[in-house]
Amino acid sequence: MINILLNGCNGKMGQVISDMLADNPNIHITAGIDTNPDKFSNYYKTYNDIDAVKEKADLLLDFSHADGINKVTQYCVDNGIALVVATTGLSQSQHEVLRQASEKIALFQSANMSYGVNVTIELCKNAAKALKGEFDIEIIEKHHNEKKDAPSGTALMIAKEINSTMNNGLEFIYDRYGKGARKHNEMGIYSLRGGTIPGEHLIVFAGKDEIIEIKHTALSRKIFAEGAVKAVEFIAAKKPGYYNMKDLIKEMCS
Ligand SMILES: NC(=O)c1ccc[n+]([C@@H]2O[C@H](COP(=O)([O-])OP(=O)(O)OC[C@H]3O[C@@H](n4cnc5c(N)ncnc54)[C@H](O)[C@@H]3O)[C@@H](O)[C@H]2O)c1
Ligand SMILES: O=C(O)C1=N[C@H](C(=O)O)CCC1
Repeated sequence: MINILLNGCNGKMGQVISDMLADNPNIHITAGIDTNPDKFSNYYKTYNDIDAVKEKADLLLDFSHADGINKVTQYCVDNGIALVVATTGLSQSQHEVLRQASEKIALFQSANMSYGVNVTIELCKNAAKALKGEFDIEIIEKHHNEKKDAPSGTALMIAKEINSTMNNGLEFIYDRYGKGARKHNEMGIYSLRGGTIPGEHLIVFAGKDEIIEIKHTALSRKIFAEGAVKAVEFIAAKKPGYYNMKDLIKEMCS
């Protein structure tokens, strides 16, 4: 049995995870934490601050907000428990905090827990390699109107992975207003927010007289929750280190 704390338990993802784990025989939510603790009456005790948690756990799963990530990470290090970070919008220095923590605890981080998105990234990397810098690459992401961060963590992850196949020679552009004509070494990353869209990422490879498009559409949040549950199972017994979806997929396929 893996006992977990769920940070951000009263959010959209927190509630999908709670429903998914309600009858799970292998993973038990011992407590939840949310800055809005009374929004739902959960089947586990819910605290408004991690420092108030009394229950013991093996791991903390975080689907909350970047603001709280340093405190949560410190809690996991102090208590010697594993950490799964799904929250996006992290700064460079927060990523560094995670790196340092991973020397002491097992830490899994991914801006997108969906298997399909991670296959999409591989398709994009292969396309970028095959096109040898001759096509312009731009990303358009669409999400619901409550999303706090932009661009999405997934769009940034896709952009960085594509860039890694091109000697990191591309400069990311988030807003073209007033910037004049597109330069060859740019990659535009654009965000649309509206309605209840769970998530869409469109990667456009625009060449001379032809366009290739690779698109991933999330039709519900279940795909992220299923991936997060797999990440919890994957990392629970791991030794300290920094793990991501590539490690999980490698283990699944071996
Ligand atoms: N990695 C993935 O696959 C994936 C998938 C979906 C969402 N996300 C990310 O997960 C995060 C949550 O997404 P959501 O749609 O559930 O958002 P949401 O706004 O619906 O929920 C966030 C919850 O966290 C709570 N919260 C805010 N700050 C907190 C803090 N410091 N400590 C504890 N609780 C806090 C809020 O009260 C809210 O209930 C976002 O960063 C989102 O981008 C990642
Ligand atoms: O709904 C969200 O918020 C999502 N956030 C992640 C991101 O920023 O990439 C994953 C998709 C859904």
